Formats: sequence, C-alpha cells, structure tokens
Amino acid sequence: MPPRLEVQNLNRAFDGQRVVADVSFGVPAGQVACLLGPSGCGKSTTLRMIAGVDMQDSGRIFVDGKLVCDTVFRLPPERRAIGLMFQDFALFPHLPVSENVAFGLKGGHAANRARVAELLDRVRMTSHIDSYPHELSGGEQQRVALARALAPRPRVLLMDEPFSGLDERLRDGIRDETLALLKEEGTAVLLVTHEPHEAMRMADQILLMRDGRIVQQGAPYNLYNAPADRQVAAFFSDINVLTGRVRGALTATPFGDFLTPGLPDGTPIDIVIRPQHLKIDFDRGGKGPAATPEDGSAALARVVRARYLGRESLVEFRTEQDAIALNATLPGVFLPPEGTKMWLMLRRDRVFVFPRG
Ligand SMILES: Nc1ncnc2c1ncn2[C@@H]1O[C@H](COP(=O)(O)OP(=O)(O)OP(=O)(O)O)[C@@H](O)[C@H]1O
Repeated sequence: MPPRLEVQNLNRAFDGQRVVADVSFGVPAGQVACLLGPSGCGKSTTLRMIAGVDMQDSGRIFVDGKLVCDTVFRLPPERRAIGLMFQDFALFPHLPVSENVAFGLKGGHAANRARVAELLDRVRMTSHIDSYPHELSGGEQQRVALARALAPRPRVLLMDEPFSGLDERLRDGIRDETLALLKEEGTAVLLVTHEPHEAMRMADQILLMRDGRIVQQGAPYNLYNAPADRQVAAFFSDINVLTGRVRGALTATPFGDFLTPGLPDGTPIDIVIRPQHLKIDFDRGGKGPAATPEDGSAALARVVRARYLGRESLVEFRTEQDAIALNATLPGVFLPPEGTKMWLMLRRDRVFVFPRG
C-alpha cells in the first residue's frame, strides 16, 4: 500500500533563494507527521504546495498513490481530498456551529444532519450546535474548526500551527482530543509546528527541517535519543557541550577518553550531553567515585549557582580542569551552596559524539 500522502523531491525557490530543498517523505493513513523547525525554514511553504495554493519548481505529490501534482499536471486544491486547518482559519462568524461544520458538505446542515451530529459529539460540542462563533471560547472554536475540517472526510489533513492561538493550559488537552479523533477517522495528518514539545506529543513521525531541508526524520524517540547532529540534539532540550580534538581515534576530556574512530587526528569534536544525564557525587576529602565503563571517570567541579524550578533543580557547575561550564538537572529540591566541590560523571550511554559540522 502506498502511503496516504507522499511527497517526492519537492523544491521551491523565491527570487533565486531556495526555501524548500529536495524534501521527500510519506505519511500513512491514521498517522501524524510533524514538520518541525525554526521560523523561516520552509515548513509553511511545503504545506502550501501540498495544499495546492503554491506550486513547486520541481517534485511530485501523491495522495493514495495517485499523482496530485507535478510540474506538468496539477489538480486544483478542492479536488485533492486534502483538508486544511490553519491557525488563522477562523470560523464563519455569521453561521451557527451546525452550518460551520457542514460548510464543505453538499446541501449544508439540512442534508448532513447525521455527519454533523457525529462530529460534534466526537468533539464534545453537541450542546453548542446552535451557537455562533462569538459565543464560544477559543478552545471550543478550535474543536468546531476541527469538526469542520474533518466533515468532508479528507484523506489528508494539513494543520499549520493549529493550537498556537490557545491558552497554554488548554493546549495539551485539545491536542490529545484532536489526536484521538484523527486516529479514529484514519486521516493522514501533516502538522506544522516550531514547538518541539508539540511535535513530541503529537507525532508518530517527526520531520525536522532546517534551511529548507529535512535534516532528520523518524519517531520522536529516535530524534531525541539518536540526534543526527548537535543542532538536532539542542532543538529538543538544553545541552552541555565538551569540545576536543581527535588524537589516535580518541578524544580526551576531563571525563576520560571518548572513542572517535575513523576520524583524522585534529578533527574538532563536540561531546554533547543533556543536563538530566549528568551524575553527581559528593567530594570525600579530595576523592571522587572510581571510574566505571558505564560512566567513565569523574571530574571535579564547583557549584556556580543552583536554582529550584518546581519539579527539578538546575545546578550550574564549572569543572576544575579546563573550567568547562556544565548544567545538571536533578529531581526535587537540591540547592548546594555556591563553591561546593562535587564530582561529575557523564552517563556514557547518553552521550552523543559529533565531529563539528
Ligand atoms: N511568497 C513568498 N515570496 C517570497 N519569499 C517567500 C514567500 N513565501 C515564503 N517566503 C520565504 O521563504 C522562507 C520560508 O518561509 P516559510 O513560511 O515556509 O517558513 P516557515 O518555516 O513556515 O516559518 P514560520 O514558522 O515563521 O511560519 C522565508 O524566508 C520566507 O520569507
């Protein structure tokens, strides 16, 4: 079976500047793919080409294996079986909820009572069927917009930052409800976001974009735990970076040597670790824990600052050797005074080693 949505080698330039470069991916039915990346990396342009409101310079788009658009053939947007839900896609203010949901259906609400009732039930808005948009909260409007987008049973739904207008506290609930409904409908979803948290929560597959290219794609677990490069690692959380140079297939640090095979001597190396994967131990008269294969050797450091963040504490350290700044997060309340000597270790299975790009 071909993926429900498939994109092959899409390219788009504006004024000679490439903003989408050789983008390819597939989204199976019932799955959510998130196009994730910083502002201006080409996410919305990709979405607009798939929707049919912009035209690619080269590349092909398929829905259920059928060509929707290449550089010669082009189905108009309304014949692509692709639904849209954009942040600024407001509901029609002069229509009640029932007619808003039925808007894309032939015959309006009168001819589609069952479908409208089913969708409003699924988004828990049945009691608002006769309300007008201005009588609804932001979250309620969003749920109606979702029902409207799904009413014509699109094969593919494109969502551009659909939750960004909502109150932070409402968002997670609405995201989860939306996800449940999309799975039930079997729609393939392509969701654009610049928020890693949103992508981690929603996506079966993340497509991470940078400068018009997909730099890594895969399940959220893979991107978080096996990032392709230092920037990908940094996109999902704060990171600590140790720098060094290859010497005889090894890179030396205050935490012992790291294997860097296959790289010529002198290659600059970034050793990356997330703050939650630093281990700390107390100083026992100038001695720290013994080296282990799991954690390498310990390095002596002093506390620069410690802050309580609610669920965890953030402690900033500086190593005695090389004065490397390192942040550690620890669960609960841990606020050692400035200057406290402690021993740090890096969980070797959580360290990423990259040649500097
Ligand atoms: N119609 C256009 N004409 C000229 N340049 C454009 C046009 N549309 C987009 N661009 C440029 O292409 C680049 C990518 O824009 P795009 O909107 O796809 O990025 P994005 O990743 O969706 O960003 P954001 O998250 O800020 O919406 C930007 O530099 C933008 O200025």
